[in-house]
Amino acid sequence: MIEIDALHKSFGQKTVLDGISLGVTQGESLCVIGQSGTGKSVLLKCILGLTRPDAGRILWQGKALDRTTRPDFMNRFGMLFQGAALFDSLSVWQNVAFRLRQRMPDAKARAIAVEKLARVGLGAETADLMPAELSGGMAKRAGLARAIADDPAVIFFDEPTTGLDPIRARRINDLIRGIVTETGATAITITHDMDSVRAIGDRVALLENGRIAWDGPVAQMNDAAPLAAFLGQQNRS
Ligand SMILES: Nc1ncnc2c1ncn2[C@@H]1O[C@H](COP(=O)(O)OP(=O)(O)OP(=O)(O)O)[C@@H](O)[C@H]1O
Repeated sequence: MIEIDALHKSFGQKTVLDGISLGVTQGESLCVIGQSGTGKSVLLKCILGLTRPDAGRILWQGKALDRTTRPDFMNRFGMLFQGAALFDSLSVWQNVAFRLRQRMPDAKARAIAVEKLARVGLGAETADLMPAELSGGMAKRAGLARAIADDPAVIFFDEPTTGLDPIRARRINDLIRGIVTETGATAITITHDMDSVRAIGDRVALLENGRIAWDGPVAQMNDAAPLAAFLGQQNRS
């Protein structure tokens, strides 16, 4: 469904992505892990069209993303940003319904927003609150409701548990897994959190020195030597 083909990206003398090839099939949940500064965000930005790669292609349903094919892709993805990134000046429901309001009346968009808020465990009374009135966990849930508001085919999760305590992190991971399973959406998660990988992922890819050092099923990651080294470093840090 999404294929990353020989992606290269350098900033000046620094090579960040050095020939990344990676695919994710329809309905699959892929987690991309790696040390800080290994290029996970750069990879995500290349997929989203926010950073232009020096070489390589990204294919969506078999077609390379370019000026003609990208708009369709942009309408089909949802994203949970690190820190939720809600618009401060919009109410919770207006945040959730941000895209919907561009193509339907407010009453209908609000009804869908309230339904999505319920799916992430937030009651209708949260719809008219402002983001500043939400706790960190509630803001993350509202961000998740926004990510799924338009029934996306692909959902990106950027460090979904950052800033949450372990109990809230586990709840968000379980919620994400439930939503990904029930919607059949393809999921790409960027994370440091191995609990997220275990909860959310079907597959995991380790980014190291600009390349994919290991790519395989989550169920096999405990036996993978490159991952053992990464996990050892994580435990020491
Ligand atoms: N616009 C830019 N200009 C110059 N260097 C950049 C730019 N964007 C990213 N980099 C560099 O690319 C490297 C990878 O950055 P990136 O943010 O993708 O890392 P990351 O794996 O997402 O890290 P973290 O887990 O800490 O978020 C870093 O060395 C960073 O300084």
